[in-house]
Amino acid sequence: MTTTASVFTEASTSRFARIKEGGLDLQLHYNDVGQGAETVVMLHGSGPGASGWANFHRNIEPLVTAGYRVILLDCPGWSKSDPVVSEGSRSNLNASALKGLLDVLDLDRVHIIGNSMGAHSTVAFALENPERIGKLILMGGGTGGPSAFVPQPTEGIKLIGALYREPTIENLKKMMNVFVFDASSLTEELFQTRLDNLLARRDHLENFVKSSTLNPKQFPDFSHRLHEISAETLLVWGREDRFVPMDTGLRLLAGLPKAQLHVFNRCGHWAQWEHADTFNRMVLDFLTH
Ligand SMILES: O=C(O)CCC(=O)/C=C/C=C(\O)C(=O)O
Repeated sequence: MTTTASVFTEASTSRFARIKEGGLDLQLHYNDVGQGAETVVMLHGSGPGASGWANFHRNIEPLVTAGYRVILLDCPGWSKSDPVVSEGSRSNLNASALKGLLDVLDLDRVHIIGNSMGAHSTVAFALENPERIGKLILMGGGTGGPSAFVPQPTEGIKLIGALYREPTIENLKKMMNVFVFDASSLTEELFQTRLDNLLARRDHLENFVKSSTLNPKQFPDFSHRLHEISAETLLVWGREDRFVPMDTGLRLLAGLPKAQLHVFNRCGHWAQWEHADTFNRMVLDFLTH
C-alpha cells in the first residue's frame, strides 16, 4: 500500500499477485493506492491497450484523499496481467479473477467502479459474490439487455474489433475519436501512450481476436437476474455514448432494485475521463451517503 495520497505514480503503485480461482491460475497485475478501512476496486474497459491506470488515472486521487484504498485491477488479457483466451463468459472470467485477487489481499468486501466491460464484470461479480460487495458504480455497461434504438454491434464496438485485428495508429485514432464527445480533448501524447500500451502486448491482441472468434458473445445478458442484486448502484452514462448506448442504462435502471441513473450531456463512453471532476464528486457523495 502507498501511504501518501498526493505522491503516487503507476510505477510506484504497481503490484503483482498469483491467483488460483475458478479454474484460473494466473499472475495478475494491479495498482494499489492509498489506505483506508474501505476499498474501491476499479475495473477497466475492453479496448486494446486499456488498463486500470489508463482508464481511471483522473479518478484515483480524490478517493485516496478522502481516505479510501483504491485497487485498479488489470483484467486477465490486458496490460501486465497474464494472457488468456476466453471461450465462455468474459464477464464471469473477470469476476473470478477479481475474487482471486480479493482473497489474496484479504479483502472481504469492496465497492466497485466498472467501466464498460468492467461494468459487465461487476454485475457478474455481484451475482456470484453478493456478500463481497458494498456499493456499485456502473459506467457505460452492465449487460442489462440490448439497445432498443441502436443496431448492434455499435460503431464503437466495430472500431474496437478493427483495432484488435489491425493495431495501427490510424485505427486507434478512429476508435478514440468515437470514445469521447469532444475529440479535440484527445492529445497526440494520449494516442501515443495508448499505442505503446497496446503494441507492448501483441499476445493480448491476438488472444482477444481468437476469443471473439471462439465466442462472439463474450458478455452475456444478465437482465433476467438483475433483480437479485440488492446493492445500492449508481449508473453513469454519456448521452452520446457510441459504444454502449445510453438507453441500455435505462434497462439497468429498470432491472436493478436500488439503482439511480445519471446521464452526462456532451459525453461519450468515457464519462470518468471527460467529466472527471463532476464524476469524482458524484462518486464520493454516493459512497459516503
Ligand atoms: O463490448 C462491450 O460491451 C464492452 C466494450 C468496452 O468495454 C469498451 C471499452 C473501452 C474502453 O473504455 C477503453 O478501451 O478504454
